[in-house]
Amino acid sequence: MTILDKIIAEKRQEVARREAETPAAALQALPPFTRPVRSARAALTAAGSSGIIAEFKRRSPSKGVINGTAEAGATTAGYVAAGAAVLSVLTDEPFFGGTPADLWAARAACPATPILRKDFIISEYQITEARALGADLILLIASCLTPAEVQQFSQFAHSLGLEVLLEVHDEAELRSHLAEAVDLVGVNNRNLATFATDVATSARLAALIPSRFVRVAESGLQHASTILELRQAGYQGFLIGETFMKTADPAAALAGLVAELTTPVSAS
Ligand SMILES: O=P(O)(O)OC[C@@H](O)[C@@H](O)c1c[nH]c2ccccc12
Repeated sequence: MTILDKIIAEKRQEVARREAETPAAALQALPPFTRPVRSARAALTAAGSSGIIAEFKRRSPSKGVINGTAEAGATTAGYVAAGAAVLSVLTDEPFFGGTPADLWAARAACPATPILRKDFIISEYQITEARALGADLILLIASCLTPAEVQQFSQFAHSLGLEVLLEVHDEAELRSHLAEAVDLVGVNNRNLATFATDVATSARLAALIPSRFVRVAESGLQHASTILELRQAGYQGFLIGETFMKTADPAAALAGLVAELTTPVSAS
């Protein structure tokens, strides 16, 4: 059993529990359910966008505790002030230490910035929940879903006004799971079954993703030089968590990266 299998088994129980506690109809009655959605596609493709999708991530199965003290509202507000185009908030508790309250706090602190609900989505209920928590887009992970589920969940997300980021980590997943209904395609450099991270994965898959999808490189990104290379390869979004969260001041780490991205390389 891989860690991903464990996460999904646990997630099925969690979703059943949550749905019994708070039925979908109750979620639909919450005020954020009808708030206007902010488009991540628009934010990442706008002229001058940093393209950075800055993630709030306390811990992970591969790294253990990354940041045990940061608060979601203050951290995400700092990210926006430092130039993040989009935010990502982990809401998985058992493996990543996130909570739905973190997403709620980020939404309250950052009303104008698109927010990705980062979780392992296996049911429509979680998509309704994402909308009710104030998210603007959801993640669908190819290695957790059938192609038919990607199709179904994308259509459901769109019916609620949400955008969809489909995550793949190799050519086979791209071939089997890419659906017209998704808005953004993310290439995860981290293999969720083995945790091995290889930034070359994004570079390799870039040309296989049609340009009508916004391309997002995910995981293991640390240096401005890598981002500039991936931009050349056709990426418009860069999902970064640990590089920021492992520092005492995640927003300052992001500001430093943005400064490097915008400083012309001196001709020496
Ligand atoms: O912290 P990193 O290496 O910058 O990675 C961020 C993000 O890509 C990673 O958290 C992630 C990508 N896809 C996921 C799916 C589930 C949980 C986590 C993830």
